[in-house]
Amino acid sequence: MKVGIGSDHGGYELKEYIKGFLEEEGIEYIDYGTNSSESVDYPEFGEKVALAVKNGECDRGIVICGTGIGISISCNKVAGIRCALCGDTYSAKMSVEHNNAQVLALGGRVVGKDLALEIVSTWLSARFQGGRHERRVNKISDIETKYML
Ligand SMILES: O=C[C@H](O)[C@H](O)[C@H](O)COP(=O)(O)O
Repeated sequence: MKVGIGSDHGGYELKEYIKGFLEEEGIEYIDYGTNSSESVDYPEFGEKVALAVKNGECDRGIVICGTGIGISISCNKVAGIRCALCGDTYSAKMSVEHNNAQVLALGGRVVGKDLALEIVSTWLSARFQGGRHERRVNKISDIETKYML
């Protein structure tokens, strides 16, 4: 599995920490920035990661900003992308099993490093269950199509 990872300055430190974890686990990743704690705008990095997942360059994405809110909203603007902001392992697991989320968002100023790694690890191990959930995820896609500009 190849993971695309990106953050703004508020998520930079946690991004670097998660990269260390991915390396230890032997999980391939592409870092889409940002590359320092200097102030930047999160939509740019959310879009980069979401596009990488959409075009198949990466299988999954992890995005981080201060709260995880702005960058998750940004990712969810890319048609076909389901980005879930998670602050606990149960939600992280369900976001894949039930919602088939291909992108995980974290709040670098919200979750501690240990919890963040548990969330990432749980999320990466989770698999979409299909069945009734597929019908519901398809209905999300229908909404997307319905309101396409
Ligand atoms: O949802 C947005 C994110 O939390 C940003 O990381 C945050 O708004 C950045 O704030 P500041 O420019 O004050 O560091």
